[in-house]
Amino acid sequence: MSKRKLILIGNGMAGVRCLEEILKEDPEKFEITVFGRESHPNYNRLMLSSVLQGDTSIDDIVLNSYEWYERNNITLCTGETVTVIQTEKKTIQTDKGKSMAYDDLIIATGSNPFMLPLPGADKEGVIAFRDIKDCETMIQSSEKYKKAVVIGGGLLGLEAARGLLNLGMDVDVVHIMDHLMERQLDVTASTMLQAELENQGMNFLMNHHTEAIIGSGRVKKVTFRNGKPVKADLVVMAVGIKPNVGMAADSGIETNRGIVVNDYMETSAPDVYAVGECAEHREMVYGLVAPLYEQGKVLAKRICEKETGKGYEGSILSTKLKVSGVDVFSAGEFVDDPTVRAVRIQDDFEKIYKKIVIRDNKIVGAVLFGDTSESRNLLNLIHNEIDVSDMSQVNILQTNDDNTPNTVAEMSDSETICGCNGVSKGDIVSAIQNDKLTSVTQVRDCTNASRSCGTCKGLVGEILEYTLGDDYDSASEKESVCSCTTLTHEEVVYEIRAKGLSHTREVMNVLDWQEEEGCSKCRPAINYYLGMVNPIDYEDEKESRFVNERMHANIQKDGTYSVVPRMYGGVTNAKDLRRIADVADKYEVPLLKITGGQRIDLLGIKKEDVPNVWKDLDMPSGYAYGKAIRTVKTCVGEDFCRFGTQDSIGLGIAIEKKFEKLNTPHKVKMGVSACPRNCAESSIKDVGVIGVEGAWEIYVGGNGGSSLRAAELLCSVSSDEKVLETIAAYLQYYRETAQYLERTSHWIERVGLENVKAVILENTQERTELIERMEIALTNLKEPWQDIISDYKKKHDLFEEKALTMIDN
Ligand SMILES: Cc1cc2nc3c(=O)[nH]c(=O)nc-3n(C[C@H](O)[C@H](O)[C@H](O)COP(=O)(O)OP(=O)(O)OC[C@H]3O[C@@H](n4cnc5c(N)ncnc54)[C@H](O)[C@@H]3O)c2cc1C
Ligand SMILES: NC(=O)c1ccc[n+]([C@@H]2O[C@H](COP(=O)([O-])OP(=O)(O)OC[C@H]3O[C@@H](n4cnc5c(N)ncnc54)[C@H](O)[C@@H]3O)[C@@H](O)[C@H]2O)c1
Ligand code: SF4
Ligand code: FES
Repeated sequence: MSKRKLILIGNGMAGVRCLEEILKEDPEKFEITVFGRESHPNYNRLMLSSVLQGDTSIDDIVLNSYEWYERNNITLCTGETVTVIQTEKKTIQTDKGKSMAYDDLIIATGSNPFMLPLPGADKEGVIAFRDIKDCETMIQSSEKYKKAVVIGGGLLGLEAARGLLNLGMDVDVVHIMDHLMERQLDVTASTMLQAELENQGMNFLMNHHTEAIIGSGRVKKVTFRNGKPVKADLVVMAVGIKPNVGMAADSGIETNRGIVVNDYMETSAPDVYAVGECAEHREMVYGLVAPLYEQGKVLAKRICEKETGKGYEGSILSTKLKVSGVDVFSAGEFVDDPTVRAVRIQDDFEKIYKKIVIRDNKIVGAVLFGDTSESRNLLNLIHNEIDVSDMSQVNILQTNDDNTPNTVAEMSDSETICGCNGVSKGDIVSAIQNDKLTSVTQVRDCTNASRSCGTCKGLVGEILEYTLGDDYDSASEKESVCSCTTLTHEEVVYEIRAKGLSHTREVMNVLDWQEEEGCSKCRPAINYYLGMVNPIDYEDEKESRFVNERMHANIQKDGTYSVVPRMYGGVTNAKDLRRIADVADKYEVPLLKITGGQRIDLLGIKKEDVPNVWKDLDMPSGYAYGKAIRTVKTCVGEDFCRFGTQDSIGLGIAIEKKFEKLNTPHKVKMGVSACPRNCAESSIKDVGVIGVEGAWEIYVGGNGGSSLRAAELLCSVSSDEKVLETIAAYLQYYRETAQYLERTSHWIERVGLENVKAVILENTQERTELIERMEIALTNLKEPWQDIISDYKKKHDLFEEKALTMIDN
C-alpha cells in the first residue's frame, strides 16, 4: 500500500515532537516532508535561555539532528516558508516557488514575539528573544556594547536579562505593571523575586510605559510616558507572543487568536491539523511545552487512526523561572478570590515563600519562592485532584505524608517526574529495567524525561540510583558548582588543597573559570572553602559574602535591618535588657521580637544607625545572618525544673561560647535539654543534646524548618567535656566535607550517619585530628560588630556608601 503524504509546516518543538509520536505509533504510514522557516534542524528553544546565560552552547541544544531526519526518511526543507495552503486542492506553496500535494497536513507554526509598535522600534539593536538568531545577536552585542534594556518583566524578559548580565552588560528591565511575572506570581512572591534579582544586579523600572526608541540608525535611548529616558545600546522586547496564524487565516482556515482546533487537533479544513502555540483549543492558546506535547500525542494517535479516548481536554499550567540562584515555581490558580482559601508560609530570613490555593478541599494552585522542592508533589496533588481535607497545613507544605512522598523510593509509579514531557516514575523505572539504561542521558533519549527545560535531571538521577543501587555511577554525572566551571564542590576543595591556592581570584584563574568574576553561586563557596582550608592565613573576602553576612545584620524587605545580639544559651539579665530597651528607645526601633532561638531581635533599624546600635548595645553579634553557628537553645534544667537532672543551661552556654563566630557550610542551630521531655527541641536541631540518667545523648542532622527532619542519635557520652569534644569533631567533619550551602540534614543523608560515626567515634586518630583542626579554626575568630565599629573605613564603606555589588542568597 502506498504511503500517505504528510506535510508538517513548522520545524519547531511541538511539530517535530508530534512527528516522533507518529513514528512511534506507525512508522510506515507516512511519507513525511517538513518545512521550516529557520535554517536549523529542530532545537530546544527553552534552552536558548541557558545558552544566553552561558550554561550550554547552541550545538548542544539540537533535539533532532539532520541524521535523524534522514534515518526516518523525512525530507527536511529548512529556510523555506510555506506561504499558502490550498485546502480544496490539498496542496501547499512555499516562498521558494515549490508546490506540493498532501494527504494530511499539520500546521505547527508556533508564535511570533509581540513587538511593541513604538516609534523607532525598527532601529538597529531592537530585537526579540525567540530564536537562535536573537540569541546570537545578544551575544555579539555584548562584545561591543554595554547597556541593555529589556522590555517586559515576564519569564522571558527575566531570563533574557539574567543572560545579558552574565554577558557583562548593565541591564534595565522595564515592566509595565507594579509587579514582575504578574501572570504567574502573587505580590509577595513577586516582591521577593524583584529583591533577589536586584541583588543579582538587575535594575527595574516598574510601572513604566515605553514611549519611543531613539537613535539615528542604532538605538541610543528609550523614552517613557512617565519617567526619565534611559540609555540603551540594545533593546530586547519580551512582552508576550502572538500565535502565528496569518498564513492559515489567509488560506481560509478558521482562526481566532490561534488556529481553532477540536479535542483531536482537527482544524476547520479536512485533513488539516494544528498543534503547538499556533493552535487554539477550547479558547486557550498555550505558550509552554507540556501542553503542546500532550496535544502532539493525541494528534499522533488520531492521524494514525489509533484509539484516542477523550482526546485532548486542556492542561493546567505550571512554570519555573530558569534563572540560576533563584527558585520560583507557579502552577494553576494563584489569585485570592472568595471561592478559594490559601495556606501560606513566609520566612523572610531564609527568603522562602509558599502559597497553596485550595478550593473545595482540593489544591488548585501554588506559588513557591526560594524553595521549590515541593513543586512536583504539589503538581501531582493538583493534577490528581486529591482531597486534602485530612492533611494538616504543615503536611501539605512539608510533603511528608502518604499522599506527598518525599523520596523517590516512596513515590508511586504514577507520579510525574518530568512535567514538560509528562513522564512518570513508573515509565522511567521500567525503561531503566527493560532497556538496561544506566545514565540520565540514556533515560532522556529513551523516555524524553529531562529533554526540555532540564530541571528534572536530578530526580531522574535519583531514580537511577534507586533502581540500580550500587550499579549506578552517579559520579559520572557530576554536578558542577555553577555554570562558571565544570568542577564539583569536592574537586574545587581538592584543588585548593593540592595547589595551595589562597585567594578567590587565584582559584578562578588557576582552575580556568569561564567567568572571570565568578558569580553569586561560586564566589561565596570559594570564599568559604579557602577559609576552611587555611583558617589562619586566609583573609575573608567581604565582596564574596552574601549581603547579610557582609553587613552583619539581616536586610528586611523595606531596606531596614534587623539586629540580634547574642544571648548565650538564651539567658539574659536586667542590665542587658535595660540596654536593649534604651537602644530601642533611642533609635525608635519599630519592633522587638523574641526569636525561636531564645534571643531578642531588634527589627526595622535604619542602615546608617546599625553601627551605632551595635556600639550602644555593646554585646556580641548573634550571627543571625550568617552561615555560621547561630544559637544554642536551652531548657531550664536542674536548677529550677523539677524534672531536670542535668545543667542544660551551663552546658548550652559552654557550647555557644566555644563555637560562636565559627563559619560553617550553612547555618548551624543547636539545643540542650536536661531531660527527655526535650523542651529545647533538641531533636530538630543540627546538633541536639538531651540529658538522660547519668549521660548526655547527642543527636545530629535535625531540621525544624521547611523540610522537617528528626535528628538521629549519634552517641551517648558521660560528661560535658565529652559533649564539647564530640561536637567539635562532628562540626569539623561537616565543615570539611559538606558542600557550601548544604545543611547538616542534607549532608548527613548524603554521606550517611554510619559513615559519620565511623569517622568521629570509631577512628580515634581521625577524631583527634578533626578536634585539633577545629581548635585551630577557633583561634582566629574576630567579633564582627566590634571589628567594624573600630574600623572607620569598613564602617564608611558598608554603611555610609552605597555598597557596590550586593550578592544575596
Ligand atoms: C527563550 C525561551 C525560553 C523558553 N523557556 C520555556 C520553558 O522553560 N518552559 C516551557 O515550557 N516553555 C518555554 N518556552 C516556550 C517554548 O519554547 C514554546 O512553547 C515552544 O517552543 C513552542 O513550540 P512550537 O512548535 O509551537 O513553536 P516553535 O518552537 O516556535 O516552532 C515553530 C516553527 O515554525 C516555523 N514557522 C512558522 N511559520 C512557518 C511557515 N509558514 N513555514 C515554515 N515554517 C514556519 C518557525 O520559524 C518555528 O521554527 C521558551 C521560549 C523561549 C523563546
Ligand atoms: N521558564 C519558562 O517557562 C519560560 C521562559 C521563557 C519564555 N517562556 C514562554 O515564552 C512566552 C513568551 O514569554 P514572555 O515573558 O514574553 O510572555 P508573557 O506574556 O508571559 O510576559 C510578558 C510580560 O511583559 C509585560 N508587558 C507587556 N507589555 C509591556 C510593555 N509595553 N512594557 C513593559 N512590559 C510589558 C507583561 O506585563 C508581562 O508580564 C510565554 O509563553 C512564556 O510562557 C517560558
Ligand atoms: S527538658 Fe526536662 S528538664 Fe528541661 S525544662 Fe523540659 S522538663 Fe525540665
Ligand atoms: S521538567 Fe522540564 S524537562 Fe523535565
